[in-house]
Amino acid sequence: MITTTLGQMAAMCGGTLSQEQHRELPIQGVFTDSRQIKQGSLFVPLVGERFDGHAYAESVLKDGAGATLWQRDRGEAPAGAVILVDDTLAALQTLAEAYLAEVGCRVVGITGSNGKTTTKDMVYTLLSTTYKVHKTGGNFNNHIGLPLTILEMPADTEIAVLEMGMSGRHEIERLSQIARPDVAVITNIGEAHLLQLGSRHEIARAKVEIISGMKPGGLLIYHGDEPLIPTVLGEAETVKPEGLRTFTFGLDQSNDDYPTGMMFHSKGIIFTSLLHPEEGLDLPLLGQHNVINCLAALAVARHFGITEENIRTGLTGLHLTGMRIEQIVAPSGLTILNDAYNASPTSMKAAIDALHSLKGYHHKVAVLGDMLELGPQEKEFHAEIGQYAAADRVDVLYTYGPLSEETAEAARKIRPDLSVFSFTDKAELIPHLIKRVHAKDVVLVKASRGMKLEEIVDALVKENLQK
Ligand SMILES: CC(=O)N[C@H]1[C@@H](OP(=O)(O)OP(=O)(O)OC[C@H]2O[C@@H](n3ccc(=O)[nH]c3=O)[C@H](O)[C@@H]2O)O[C@H](CO)[C@@H](O)[C@@H]1O[C@H](C)C(=O)N[C@@H](C)C(=O)N[C@H](CCC(=O)N[C@@H](CCC[C@@H](N)C(=O)O)C(=O)O)C(=O)O
Ligand SMILES: Nc1ncnc2c1ncn2[C@@H]1O[C@H](COP(=O)(O)OP(=O)(O)OP(=O)(O)O)[C@@H](O)[C@H]1O
Ligand SMILES: C[C@@H](N)C(=O)N[C@H](C)C(=O)O
Repeated sequence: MITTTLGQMAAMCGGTLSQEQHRELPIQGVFTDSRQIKQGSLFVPLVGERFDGHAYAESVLKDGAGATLWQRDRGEAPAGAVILVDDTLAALQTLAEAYLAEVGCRVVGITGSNGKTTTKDMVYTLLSTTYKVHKTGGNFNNHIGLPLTILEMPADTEIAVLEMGMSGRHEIERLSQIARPDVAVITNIGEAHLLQLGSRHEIARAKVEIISGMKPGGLLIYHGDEPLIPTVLGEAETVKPEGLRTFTFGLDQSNDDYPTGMMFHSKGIIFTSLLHPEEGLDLPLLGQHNVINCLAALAVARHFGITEENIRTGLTGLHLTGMRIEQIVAPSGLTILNDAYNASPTSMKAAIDALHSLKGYHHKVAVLGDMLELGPQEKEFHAEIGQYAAADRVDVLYTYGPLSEETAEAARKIRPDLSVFSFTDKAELIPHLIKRVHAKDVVLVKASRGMKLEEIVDALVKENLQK
């Protein structure tokens, strides 16, 4: 993590010391939450929706923080080690930019509607076989999370793998300018945050912003099955860095790399591809979508010269961030696919396909909750998922949430024989589900983050079921 003097930090973030006597004060690290004070670190008070961090600046100094930023329009700064700035968020981002330039590592930026975190974890695992790699923790992928990730980076980092998220235009543009990627990945264009962007074309424009800060001669690796990406790349307003190279991956054989064989097994998928035709690569993850994510990660790995042997070794040690089609076997023997982190139509269909690909279970049960932020077509999207699930892909369907009533209704319409149960109260859904499932069943649980379906996963794990 960043370790320097307060005077240096002031210069790096464009601020000025309130008192010269603190210039040589050693500072290690940065934090933004007084509820998680880091001793000897710089506190960055951010103005948020519920709180103004400036209210805590004086107390954190008393409680061991090394120093604090202070936004000039917030009244009189506290006494002590203070850097005065015009905008604390902008200063945080500028500080991160300066530290990244000082470390001088290479940067992989990853964006897309679905699969950023998954692909980031895959890229990290493969590159770590050979390099000292730093990656985004969890889902810290926005205008605050990305700078914090950079500032946490060890000074001897060789490659930084940074996830870039957005829910509006020009957010990824800013992140790309901070991170200056050498390599950028666009995993796919789905429907996430359609409410804010208005169309998939606008989502594609937002994702292609990742090239705006790329270094000259950089490599863009993108999902070639998605026509909107080359369309946006060809648009007049899309400014491309000098010497930009591109590489495509996907199912279609027009891509630079695509799967040439896939064998699904209970814990993952063994696959070959055009560029990896030797004996199959064993991906310890469920879902064809994860093979596609892996093709992107393999392209990054090859770019940095990771050997085939290290790729194989790396994949065996792959661990994903939780709640991404995470396979759990409960003490009762019940298998649960915990895909409860988030949901949009593309990822919902991918999860249903993953459930459908499994063999050897008594019943395939899907517990599907509302998909949020989809805009005016949200009901149609939920009905589409009901039709998709009911078309011979699941044996039992539970839905949770008001929008998911559309999912249930659409499923019943095309499959009157299918067992479909819809709820708007988890306290009613959970006992009904527990009574219904059998230890030899497999249950998929998926919805948007706001539905908190991990509560259903937790209940299923705890319960002793009928054998
Ligand atoms: C600003 C901030 O960091 N807020 C965090 C804070 O929220 P809280 O509601 O408590 O406070 P405020 O935001 O109002 O507070 C302002 C600051 O004051 C600090 N503070 C508050 C109280 C106190 O007693 N002492 C204090 O010092 C406070 O820390 C603030 O700095 O706490 C929450 C609980 O820990 C945090 O969740 C909240 O963090 C917000 C959500 C945040 O953005 N955190 C980033 C580090 C981050 O990357 N979080 C990711 C989620 C990113 C995400 O959603 N990405 C989207 C795409 C990007 C969308 C973009 N437009 C956006 O708006 O984010 C995606 O789809 O992936 C994560 O947590 O996973
Ligand atoms: N290529 C893909 N196509 C469709 N769905 C995918 C793909 N990759 C991952 N998913 C699914 O999307 C969901 C989110 O996965 P992940 O967290 O990796 O994506 P993300 O882009 O980081 O999400 P977020 O925008 O919240 O950061 C999970 O349900 C996962 O199974
Ligand atoms: C939580 C955020 N990363 C996200 O994915 N939001 C959408 C709406 C979801 O939770 O599905």
